[in-house]
Amino acid sequence: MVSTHPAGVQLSGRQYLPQTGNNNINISPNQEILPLTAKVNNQDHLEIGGCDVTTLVQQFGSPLYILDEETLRTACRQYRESFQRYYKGESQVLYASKAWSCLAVCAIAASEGLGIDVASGGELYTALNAGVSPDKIYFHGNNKSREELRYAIESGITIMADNWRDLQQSVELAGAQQPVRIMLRVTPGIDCHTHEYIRTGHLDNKFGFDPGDLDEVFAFVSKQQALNCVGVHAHIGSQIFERQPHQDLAALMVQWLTKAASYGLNLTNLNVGGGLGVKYTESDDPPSIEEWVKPICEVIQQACAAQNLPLPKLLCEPGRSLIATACVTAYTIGSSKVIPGIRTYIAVDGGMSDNPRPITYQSVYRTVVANRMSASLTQTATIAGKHCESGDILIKDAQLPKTESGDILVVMATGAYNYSMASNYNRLPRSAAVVVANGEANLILQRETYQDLIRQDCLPERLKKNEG
Ligand SMILES: Cc1ncc(COP(=O)(O)O)c(C=O)c1O
Ligand SMILES: N[C@@H](CCCC[NH3+])C(=O)O
Repeated sequence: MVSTHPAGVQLSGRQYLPQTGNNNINISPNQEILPLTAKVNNQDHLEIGGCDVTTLVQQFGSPLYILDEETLRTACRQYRESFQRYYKGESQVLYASKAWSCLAVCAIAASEGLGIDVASGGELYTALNAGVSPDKIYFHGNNKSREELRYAIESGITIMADNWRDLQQSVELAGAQQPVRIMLRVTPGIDCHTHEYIRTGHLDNKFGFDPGDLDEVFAFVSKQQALNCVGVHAHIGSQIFERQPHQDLAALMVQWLTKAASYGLNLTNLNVGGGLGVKYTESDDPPSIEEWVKPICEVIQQACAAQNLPLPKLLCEPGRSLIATACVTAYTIGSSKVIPGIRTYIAVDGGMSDNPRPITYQSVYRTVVANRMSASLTQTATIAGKHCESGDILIKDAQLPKTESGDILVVMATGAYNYSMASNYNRLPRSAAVVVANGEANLILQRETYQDLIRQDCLPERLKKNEG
């Protein structure tokens, strides 16, 4: 049976069904819970990128992150093409690699023309090893170590100066020949509606310069031969559905360019950060990528015209909206526990170690049982992980068909801040990941082994005889 239901529809009493047959390319991937290539095949199994999810689990093990290349590439292209369509100046989209940093993901983003935003020496190392050109890498962080800064400067990437210490250390570490290319991160004092842990635009925040410091910062930077300050940056938070805060931000940032000019600084780059939200559940209604990009471009063009400024190179750095819905996590169902009149728990073979978002931000996810896609929903059950922690719950009160041990349960929209925030809690080996496209699946992250888990352990000689 092949499903013919339109995208995003969950018919009452049925599992969430992927769309088939539409022209997926026009759908903004952040507005779909499943990857764009998701289908139900003639075995009634979920298929992604032309690969049967249950077969992938047999082949690569469980739990398994399954990344759909076409969805990721489509999102990259929609960002890039929207800027080309609506912005008359130059533009550059950066992938915020904190969402999922690994060689394959950086390589895909780079092959679509994106640059990379890195937030640590480790993310920088990953981007460089993926072959990303240093002139397209931007280094963030509110507490960069001296070693990280030296590595970044020697690699020739752009430093996003977050504070005075970054500026001072960049001056100290600058080589004799070339000034360090920097941009200034400023906290704009713009609030938005999202979880308090992932808001960054309000003033009481650990990131960036206070706007009240700008005169002093511009005065300092304009006198430093060792620094080549090319622009300003701001990021107001993540998983944002409103468009107004980013438009307010864009207008405000143009004023910063005008202020910089009064210090003789010709800032030619303006980076509005990331933050566009994605659809995790049916009630989530984020704007499309194009709907997010267009008004930002318009506001900047109008503000620059009004202030008689040349158009800056416009940058943005989305993470979640590029990759969240391109990936699902497939788990295998194990035990279950029925507490009559209270709750049924169904346990899977992963949990808070591969997806810490529910326990950290109370994030809500949707699920399907991948090996019986057309079955009717007959039970409400809570999907628990396997960790020694009562809060290790992936989904509370999920609607499911009848399930049994061995069924493949897929949690959707797990591409952003899942693998990148994964841990080895309870010494669970980190899960494998595959990228799928046109019926082919390739490993992009190997499953960790028990040997990997003790690789960095040291057992001092005097502790080796541990009999009492
Ligand atoms: C500085 C910076 N840029 C970009 C991002 C990416 O944000 P998002 O994944 O919401 O697009 C983040 C994360 O919130 C960030 O802190
Ligand atoms: N880790 C957060 C997003 C943080 C964004 C980085 N500044 C999440 O999972 O939603």
